[in-house]
Amino acid sequence: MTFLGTPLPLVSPGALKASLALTDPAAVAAKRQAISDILTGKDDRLMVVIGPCSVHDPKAALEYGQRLAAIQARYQKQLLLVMRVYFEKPRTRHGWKGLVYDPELCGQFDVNQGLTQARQLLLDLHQLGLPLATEFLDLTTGHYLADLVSWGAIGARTTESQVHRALASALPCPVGFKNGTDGNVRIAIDAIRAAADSHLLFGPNDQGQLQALASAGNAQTHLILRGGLQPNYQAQAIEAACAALRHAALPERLMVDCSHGNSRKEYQRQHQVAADIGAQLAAGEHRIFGVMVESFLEAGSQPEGPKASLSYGKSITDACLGWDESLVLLDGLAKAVQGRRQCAKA
Ligand SMILES: O=C[C@H](O)[C@H](O)COP(=O)(O)O
Ligand SMILES: C=C(OP(=O)(O)O)C(=O)O
Repeated sequence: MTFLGTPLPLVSPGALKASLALTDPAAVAAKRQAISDILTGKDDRLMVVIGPCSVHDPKAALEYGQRLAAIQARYQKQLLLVMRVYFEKPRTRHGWKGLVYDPELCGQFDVNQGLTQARQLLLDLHQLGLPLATEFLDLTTGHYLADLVSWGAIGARTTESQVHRALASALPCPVGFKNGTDGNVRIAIDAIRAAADSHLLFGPNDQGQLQALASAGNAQTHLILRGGLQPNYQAQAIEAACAALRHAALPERLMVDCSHGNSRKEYQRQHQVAADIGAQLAAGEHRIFGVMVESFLEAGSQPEGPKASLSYGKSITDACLGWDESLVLLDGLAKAVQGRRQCAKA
C-alpha cells in the first residue's frame, strides 16, 4: 500500500444492492418527481425536510419514520414531508462521523455493517412511503445508497468542493447546496451552475472496481440558506439571495434550513425561524419552496458515547426538536401555505 493505514474489507455496491434490493424503483422516481414539481413551482406545496441531525440508532430512526409516515396524510394538502436520514456527518473539527463509518460508536470503522444498516433502514423507510433525504459526503457512499434517495444535500463544508459538485452532477435526484458556514451564498450559486454540467468522476462500479464516469449533469439543484456568521432566513436575506440567483440567471427558488447557522445551534430557535418563514409565506412569498428542520423523538441532544450509555431517541450530534414540538412547527407551516394560497387568489 502506498497510502499509510490499515486496509479494511469492503462489500461491493452490487453485492449490497443485490442483498438489499430495491424492488420498486418507480416508487422512488415518483417521490423524486413530487419534489421536482415543488422545486419548479408546478406544485405550490411546501417541501419540509425533517428528521434527526444524524442516524446513530436505526431502530429509533425507523420509529421516527413510522410516526412521520402516519402524519403524511394530515399535512399532504399543504406540505410534502421528506425524512432526513443522514448517515454521514461533516464535522467542524472532531467527532463521530456517522453510521456508515462507525455504526457501533466505538471507533472500529465497521463500514460493511454501517453500509448494510444504512441501506436496510432506507429500504424500511421507503416502504413506509416516505421520500428520503440524505447528505452525500464521501464520494463513494452514493454508489451504495443513492437509488433509495429522493433528495440529496451537499453540505456547507463541501459546497465549494469541485468533486462534490461533480458528484451532484451525477446524482439521480434533486440536490440542494448549502451556503458556506460563513454565510457565503455565492459558492452555492456557483455549485448550482457547475453541477448542471457533465463532469468526470471516479468511483466503484457494481463489482467494486474503480471506474471513471462522465456524469449527465443535474439541472435539479437549488440553494439552501442555512445561516452563517449571521442568520439568513429573514425577508431581507431572502431578497438578497434571490437577487444573486437572478444575477446568475438561475430560477429564484430556494430552501431555508431552520437549524444550523439560522438557529445558531439553539434547537428551539427553529420555532422562531419557521414562524418568520411562515409569515413570509403567508404574505405571498412564493420563492421559498422548502424548509429543513432538525427533529427527533426526544428533544435536545446527548454526548456521543458507547451505545449502551445512550438514552433512546435523542440526537448525539446537533440538538433537535422533540416530536410534539415538531408537530407544532408543522402546523404553523401548513397554515402559512394556506395563507400563501389566499394571497395568490387576492
Ligand atoms: O449537522 C451536523 C453538524 O452541524 C455538523 O456535522 C457539524 O457539527 P460539529 O460542528 O459539532 O462538528
Ligand atoms: C451538516 C449539516 O448542515 P450544514 O452542512 O449546513 O452544517 C446537516 O444538515 O446535517
